[in-house]
Amino acid sequence: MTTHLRTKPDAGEAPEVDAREPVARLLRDLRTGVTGLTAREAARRLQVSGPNALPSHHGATWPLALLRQLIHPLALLLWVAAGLAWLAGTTNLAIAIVGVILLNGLLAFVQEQQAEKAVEALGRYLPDRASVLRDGSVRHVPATEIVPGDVLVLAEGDRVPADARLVEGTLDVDASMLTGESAPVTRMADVHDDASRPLESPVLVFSGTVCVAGAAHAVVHATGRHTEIGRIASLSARVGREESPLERQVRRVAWLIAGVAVVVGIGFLPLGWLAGLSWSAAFVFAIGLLVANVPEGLLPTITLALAAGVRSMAKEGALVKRLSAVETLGSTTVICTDKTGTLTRNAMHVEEVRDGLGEPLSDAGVLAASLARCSTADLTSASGDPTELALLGYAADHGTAFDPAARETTRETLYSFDPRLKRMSTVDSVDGALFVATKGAPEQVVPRCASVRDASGTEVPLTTELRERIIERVDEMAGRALRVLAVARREAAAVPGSRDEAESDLCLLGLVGLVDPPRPEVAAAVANCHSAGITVHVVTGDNGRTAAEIARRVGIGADRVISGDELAELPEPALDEALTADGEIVFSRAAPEDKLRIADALRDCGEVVAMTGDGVNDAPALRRADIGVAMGVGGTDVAKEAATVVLTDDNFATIVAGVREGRRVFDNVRKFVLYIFAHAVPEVLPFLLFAVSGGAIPLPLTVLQILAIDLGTETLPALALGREPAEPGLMARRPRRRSEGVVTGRMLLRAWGIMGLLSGVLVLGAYFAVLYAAGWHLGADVSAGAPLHHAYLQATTASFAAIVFCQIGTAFASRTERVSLREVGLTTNRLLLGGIVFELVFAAALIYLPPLQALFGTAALPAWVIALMLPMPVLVWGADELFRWATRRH
Ligand SMILES: Nc1ncnc2c1ncn2[C@@H]1O[C@H](COP(=O)(O)OP(=O)(O)OP(=O)(O)O)[C@@H](O)[C@H]1O
Repeated sequence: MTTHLRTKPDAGEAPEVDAREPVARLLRDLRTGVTGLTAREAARRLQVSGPNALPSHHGATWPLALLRQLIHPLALLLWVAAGLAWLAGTTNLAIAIVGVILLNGLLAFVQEQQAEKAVEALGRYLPDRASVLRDGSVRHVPATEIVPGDVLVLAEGDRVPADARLVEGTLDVDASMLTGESAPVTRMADVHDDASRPLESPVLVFSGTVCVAGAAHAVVHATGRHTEIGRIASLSARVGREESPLERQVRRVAWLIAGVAVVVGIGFLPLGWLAGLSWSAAFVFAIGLLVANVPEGLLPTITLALAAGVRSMAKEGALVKRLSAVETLGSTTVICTDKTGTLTRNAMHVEEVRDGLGEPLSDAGVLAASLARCSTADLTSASGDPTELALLGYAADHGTAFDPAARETTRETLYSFDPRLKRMSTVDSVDGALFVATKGAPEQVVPRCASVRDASGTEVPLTTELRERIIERVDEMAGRALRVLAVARREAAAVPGSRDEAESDLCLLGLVGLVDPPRPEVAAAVANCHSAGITVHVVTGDNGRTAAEIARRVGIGADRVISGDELAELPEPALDEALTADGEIVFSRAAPEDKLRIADALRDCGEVVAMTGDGVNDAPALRRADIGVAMGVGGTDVAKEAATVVLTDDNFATIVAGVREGRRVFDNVRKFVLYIFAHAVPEVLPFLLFAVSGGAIPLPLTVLQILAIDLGTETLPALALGREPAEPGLMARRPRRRSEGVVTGRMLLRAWGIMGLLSGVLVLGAYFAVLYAAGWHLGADVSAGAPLHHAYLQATTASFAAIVFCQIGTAFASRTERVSLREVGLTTNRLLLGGIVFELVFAAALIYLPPLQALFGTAALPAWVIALMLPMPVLVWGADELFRWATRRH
């Protein structure tokens, strides 16, 4: 179908209709009816109107993105260096520096594109779906397949997928993304429309806005780029990507290093001159030093590592909407989780039913009928709330099953399930009489009952003694991890005027206990959290005992249970104290606002909070938490929109997998920063030696050779370190502190103090070995034409090759932060092995191919020199391995 559309690019004209004309006329103009289109007609219209998607701007901006990589501040610094080199008459160097800039820019560009693609690809994992009437019944179709004339079925929590006119029902809509107005507005089908602008029309809803309450049917009049948001989208440019804290930190580090490079470069000028170089030669070296030490490749490498993290998290089932969330997730210290569906399977069934007195139920008929009516789920298509599906299943097994359409024809009023009130009710006319059916949390329903139905079917007054008996029974059932609902009903003389009136004077029919077994993988995930120093609190709407029992079964402490009522009474300091004390808390009978309060308090206590949620009312808490985690399957669009992470399987274990992945990515960034830092010492040391010796020791490394290292040998292994598998013990460490930076003292000690210094010594060792073997002595002339000149070329080449060999050792050592290389395995990072092979081939080409020899001032090395260098990787790696071993023992 898509191919067909591509061949008809201009087929997307919307039918000319006035969406605000009377409904009957609008339906006629759109050639549809209140029951919507047939599937065949919808497919036909899709070909004409095109997919209901906004045009993407992709592709048009890439030259700009590329340009950005060539003119960012660090690149500008290099441009200045190239300009200076050119002014100084060293065109070769100037060209080489421009080469560095271009290659780095290109590499950074490719990496950024990869990163963007990774984030964009997430859209494909999470296709927007919408409910429409097709062939007269409700279908869930991809939002892109909606066409003008479709009738949308909108409910609380849905995102409106196209511009539409209400034909039935009432909605509260959050239109802030179109109007900027954050208070929800009411839209209803039968109302006079005298608004001056379409956006203010009380009968229209627009694509991209969100239903926060109510339910309605609406006929679509515009899709895709013909919608209001489509018009706005084509006007506004793409929003830029926000920089993550990690990237910001590394940018600062990069600038610091660049600053040091400039200072060292400038400092070398007088030193070089004092050592006997001409000003221009000293100048060239100064520029070389500068170029060598500007870490221009660092930032894009980090972006790519984060993007790779996004990808692998998506594979685990956690869709991360911002790159920066990858690292935040890794530093999570507290997870506040829902119970139903996240810790449990959300596959409920009725385990036990008691009558109103708490005794085994003898006749299920009346209770089953009330359950069947007091529901909005649909058993045949298995759509709706899992609790209700389980209850409907029970009702059907006991003789009452309704087709949803038939159920609604007898329904007078629906008071839908309210997570604050924890109950729902319906008023139905049954055989000429009116009945209120209520079901919900026993604490909510029982106080609204005046009588109770006993085993013989007689209604007896609900005495205090009976109430106590029922409470005891509920407690006992909850203690067995059952989710308990009370069911009640009453006959009414007239349709009640309010919810309060409807839900009073009820007769308690019975208690239903549902089982929702824990997910099998959760216990291991919780154990993982505990070893990783992460606290898990449960925030649930369910009963405290049920929740605590489920929590314990999966290994969550449940050291304290705080109910919604208790929480409301708890002053802030006491809440802070409870949250900072050791142990894990079950917040039971919690309202969505409680989540916000808990998230706030935890953040104020300095914790990094991941908070799960699925409902419309959870959105503020999801935004407030460091990481809002929405349920991809059971969650509303509003929750998914507010969250930073969407779980495709609603599973607690997936959050923990995300934390692990976040930690791994952060670790890997540290690994390549360490690797890149380590080579600075062997590059700078030769220059110092030259300067300090007053020129008596000829310069051991040329500027072009430094560039070859920066460009040719360093990049691929650094990239490969970004893909390193997780280090053993990753989830046995405490979470990283919020204030802890990427660069640590320990890292600098390893980079400069151990591996850098040792590499420097080895490199100079190789250099002098070649010089002395050729008969050099201090102060001997090695300039072009002198007998020792070839030996000098070989010696600088030896320095270059020694740096490459030492880098191999550094790369292997950088792979782990604490454990030994043996534990992670020598060959577990194939990319790194590939990178090293490339590094060696590149270095060999430079050393042995005559044209490159001429360009880089290298000379072929005899076999004994190579043999001398072979142990170097092992020495460098070994020194660091010893250091790690010593700190481990410590
Ligand atoms: N469809 C429903 N009709 C009536 N009462 C319900 C319904 N669903 C849940 N309840 C009652 O409301 C309580 C809270 O349910 P809610 O869905 O808010 O939280 P939950 O699913 O138990 O927990 P979590 O917040 O961990 O997902 C339940 O314990 C139950 O007593």
